[in-house]
Amino acid sequence: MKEISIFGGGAHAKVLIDCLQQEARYEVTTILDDHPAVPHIMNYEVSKRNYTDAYENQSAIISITNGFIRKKIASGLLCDFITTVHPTAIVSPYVRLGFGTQILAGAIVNTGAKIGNHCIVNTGTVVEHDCVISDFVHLAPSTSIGGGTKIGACTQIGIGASVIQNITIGANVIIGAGAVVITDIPDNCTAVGVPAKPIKFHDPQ
Ligand SMILES: CC(=O)SCCNC(=O)CCNC(=O)[C@H](O)C(C)(C)COP(=O)(O)OP(=O)(O)OC[C@H]1O[C@@H](n2cnc3c(N)ncnc32)[C@H](O)[C@@H]1OP(=O)(O)O
Repeated sequence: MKEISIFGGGAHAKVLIDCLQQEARYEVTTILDDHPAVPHIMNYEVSKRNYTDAYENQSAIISITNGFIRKKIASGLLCDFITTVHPTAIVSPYVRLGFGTQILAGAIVNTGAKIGNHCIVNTGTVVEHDCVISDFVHLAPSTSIGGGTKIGACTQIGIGASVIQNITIGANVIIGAGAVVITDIPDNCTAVGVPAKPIKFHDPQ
């Protein structure tokens, strides 16, 4: 089995370790963090290392759920960022998955969907046919994304939120937990509620 490093020693690393072990294509050898909060995760030591060190040609995946931090780490590195798909996920063969992307337990990605690089499709989430999900997006657990919807880079869809079909959600957006999105949502905002409406705007990053 090929060896792999996980960048980021937070709680999401546990989920990734489990996913990678169950997929059984890679052996996790190291967990690296620039500021380790805990010494061990499961049976693995968390090593203090800068993300800017040279990791050329190493297989790796980033376990940090904030898309902007994933972007910052990924942009400085020449790793072989791998894609992982949990064996209980259902991914149509007519789907394009980018590198560094994680399709976690019980997720479903339907035909014609395009998922960018370094995305997290979290536990039990459904991405319907023909969606276009940009780089560094996080779809939190149990979200439902209707067919043909487009989601911009570094956006996070909160746990249990639903988005109807053919919606466009911008980049750098946070959709609140449990929201129901029935209209387009512009870039750089937080939107919550049923139906979801922007409640605050953020500086572009
Ligand atoms: C494996 C895992 O665990 S993955 C983690 C999944 N986690 C999530 O999905 C978390 C999603 N986050 C949320 O829903 C957050 O509440 C956010 C990001 C939408 C808002 O957080 P903040 O920016 O800190 O806003 P804040 O908490 O100050 O709330 C602002 C207002 O919005 C309301 N609000 C916040 N979240 C929601 C929500 N999900 N639905 C409806 N209203 C909400 C608050 O009640 C508050 O209203 P008020 O001004 O009338 O008092």
